[in-house]
Formats: sequence, C-alpha cells, structure tokens
Amino acid sequence: MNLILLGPPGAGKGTQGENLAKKRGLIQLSTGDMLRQAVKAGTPVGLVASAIMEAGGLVPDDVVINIIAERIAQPDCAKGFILDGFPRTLKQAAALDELLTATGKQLDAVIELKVNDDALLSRIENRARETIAAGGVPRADDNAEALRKRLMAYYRETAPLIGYYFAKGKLHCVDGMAPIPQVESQVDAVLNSVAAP
Ligand SMILES: Nc1ncnc2c1ncn2[C@@H]1O[C@H](COP(=O)(O)OP(=O)(O)O)[C@@H](O)[C@H]1O
Repeated sequence: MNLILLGPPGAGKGTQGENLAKKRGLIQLSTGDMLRQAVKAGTPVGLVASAIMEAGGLVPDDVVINIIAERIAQPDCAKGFILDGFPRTLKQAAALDELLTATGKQLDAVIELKVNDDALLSRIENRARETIAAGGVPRADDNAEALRKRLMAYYRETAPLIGYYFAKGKLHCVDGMAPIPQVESQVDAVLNSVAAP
C-alpha cells in the first residue's frame, strides 16, 4: 500500500507515519528527515537545503524529486511506503505521478490531516520545549518566525494538492485535532476502506 500524508506543519504527519510504518510494515519516507540528515552530513544536497529550511522556505523541487525517486526505487519500498512531507508542490505531485507510472506502482490513498491554524503554533512551540527538556537540540525551524513562513509556503504551494488529489478520487480527510489514538483509528478506518477486497 502506497500512501501520502498531507497537512500543514505540525499536523501530526510524522507521528501518524511512524505509527503506520510500525503497524503495517510500510516504509516511512519523510523528506524533512532526509533533508535534515543531508544537512547534518554536509552533503551537496544538505548545503543547498540548510539555509532554506532554517528560514522555513521550500527546497527546490528538483532536489526533493531526485531524493524521492532514488529512495522509492530501493527494494524495501516494494512492500509499500508512506510519503510524509512529499509532494509539497503541484510540480512535485506531477513528478510523483510520472514516477509511479514509470515504476508500475500506484497510489492507494492521500490522507489529509485537518488541524486548526491556531493549534499549529502551540504544537510547534511545545515540540521545541519538549526537545529541550529532554536534553536535545530543537529543530532550527521550530520557532514562531520560521513557522509563519512554513505556513505561508503550505497555503501557497501545498494546499492546492488537496484539490488535485480530490479530483483524482484519492483524498480522505481525517480530524487531526482529535487525540493521537483517535486520529490513528480514523486513519485505520480509511486504510481498511481502500484496502483491496
Ligand atoms: N517536499 C519538499 N519540498 C520542498 N522542501 C521540503 C520538502 N520536504 C521537506 N522540505 C523542507 O524541509 C523542511 C521541514 O520539513 P518537515 O520535516 O516535513 O516539517 P514540517 O512538516 O513540520 O514543516 C520544510 O520546511 C522544507 O524547507
């Protein structure tokens, strides 16, 4: 089963993706995590991405499309994958369509996590606080200013994908404001409904 998790920053895509990966044996592909690893490792992609990510902007389409194309071609992805943070633009969505067609794969569902804008800022601030309390270093983009930029990028570039996937008959909405276990069961219900009979 191949899925996309769609939603604004802080909607819970990472949490739900991790859970689905564990429960359903799918591979979680988070472009944010991949890019953060590239930044840490100082690879050429990391060098391009670092300042853009820190400011809350979007990394160029070609860069992320290449990362995903390479990763999806790996044998472990044959058992199914969850895209978390990709596609984020219509160009990325079109590239994904081509990629899936070329590799004989299909998209089973797009799950939109719906969350109130007001909740996002406090979720992101909490995430930064909890990381610090646990002795870690918070993400460079988990602050109010970068979040506003990320939200702007979301509404300008990513939100049109909701219509794109609705028109393709792939879109399923889930209430991302519910407690985590309830979001999980809503996601489960969606996946059971799209699973091959
Ligand atoms: N598909 C993508 N296209 C462009 N930039 C991306 C993409 N995925 C991740 N990024 C970059 O990585 C940052 C962090 O992404 P992510 O971890 O998904 O965070 P969040 O969903 O909390 O905003 C984004 O703000 C962006 O700069």
